[in-house]
Amino acid sequence: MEVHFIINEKSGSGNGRKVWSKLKNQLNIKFFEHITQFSGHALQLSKSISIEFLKRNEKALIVAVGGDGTIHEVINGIDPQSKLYIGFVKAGSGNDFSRTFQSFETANDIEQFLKTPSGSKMDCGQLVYFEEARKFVNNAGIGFDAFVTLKASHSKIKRLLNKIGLGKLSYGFSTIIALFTFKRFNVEVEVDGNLYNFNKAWFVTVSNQPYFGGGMKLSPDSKPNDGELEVTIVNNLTHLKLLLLFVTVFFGAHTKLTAVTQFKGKTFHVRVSDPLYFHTDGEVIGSTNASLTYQIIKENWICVDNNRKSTQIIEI
Ligand SMILES: Nc1ncnc2c1ncn2[C@@H]1O[C@H](COP(=O)(O)OP(=O)(O)OP(=O)(O)O)[C@@H](O)[C@H]1O
Repeated sequence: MEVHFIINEKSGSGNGRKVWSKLKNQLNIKFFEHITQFSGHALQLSKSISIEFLKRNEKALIVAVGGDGTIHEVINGIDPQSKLYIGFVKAGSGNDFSRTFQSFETANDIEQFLKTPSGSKMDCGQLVYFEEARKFVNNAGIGFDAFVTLKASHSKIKRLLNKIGLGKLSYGFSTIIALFTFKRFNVEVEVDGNLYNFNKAWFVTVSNQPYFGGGMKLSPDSKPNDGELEVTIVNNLTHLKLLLLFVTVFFGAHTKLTAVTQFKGKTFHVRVSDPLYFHTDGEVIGSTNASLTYQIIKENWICVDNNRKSTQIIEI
């Protein structure tokens, strides 16, 4: 089986380059190396590789080396009919994908996998907005979290911190700044046909797996192969309490707060009146007040089993 690595050397403030160089030196297999040259390149690469193998009617292994943004692009590029195996080597700053989905840690893991390839089909979320659709593997949402991500990626502090390998701290700075500039909003959330209204929301996030924002256990009950998504609405909290929520959320303790509402479902419609930033897997798409639809889809790609690791994923 052919093995194609798609590498984002810029992930994790340059950690991608280090991780790849170490892995590459240890690999004793034939492989193809594709280094991303620009944002969006991983999507183009996985698209062309998956179409090629669909034509050939052959399986292949694509390994994304990077962070959540890289795996997000790879999944969005893959032809929905493609039966490729998808693996991941974490090299980003947050790496939420690898906290739940299986991933490779060493060259040996990949070599062992190739001897007896196995894996599972996973749930994937899909956001539909205007006439567009975007898939997500971790989560997607609207409001404060997208606003912070956008502020962090545009901040001069991030560029400075990136240079010294501390890019992740920029989210802390941006969160504090965003707390004083972000306006809470009215939102209607429709969960499989049932309507709920919130009038001082901070954010609405739809999750396919528990982790969010680099290790925060926002949606503890989410499982990426149970055929359902979970929506979390954080509403009616003071600024100070929102900061405290970001502490409790690392342990999943926030779910007991009355300000946190969660629902399970297959289709959610989220409607806001004023334009707000929205994201999929932490990649900010833009700002909108159009209705957003989040739904569960199942595709043909197969998430690798790393036989060395005990699985945290439930079998159905
Ligand atoms: N050659 C490149 N130059 C600039 N940006 C790139 C390049 N290749 C990929 N990117 C972009 O880098 C961004 C960050 O990648 P990624 O999310 O994988 O790393 P990260 O942000 O460090 O990790 P995490 O999302 O897990 O915190 C993505 O939006 C991707 O589109």
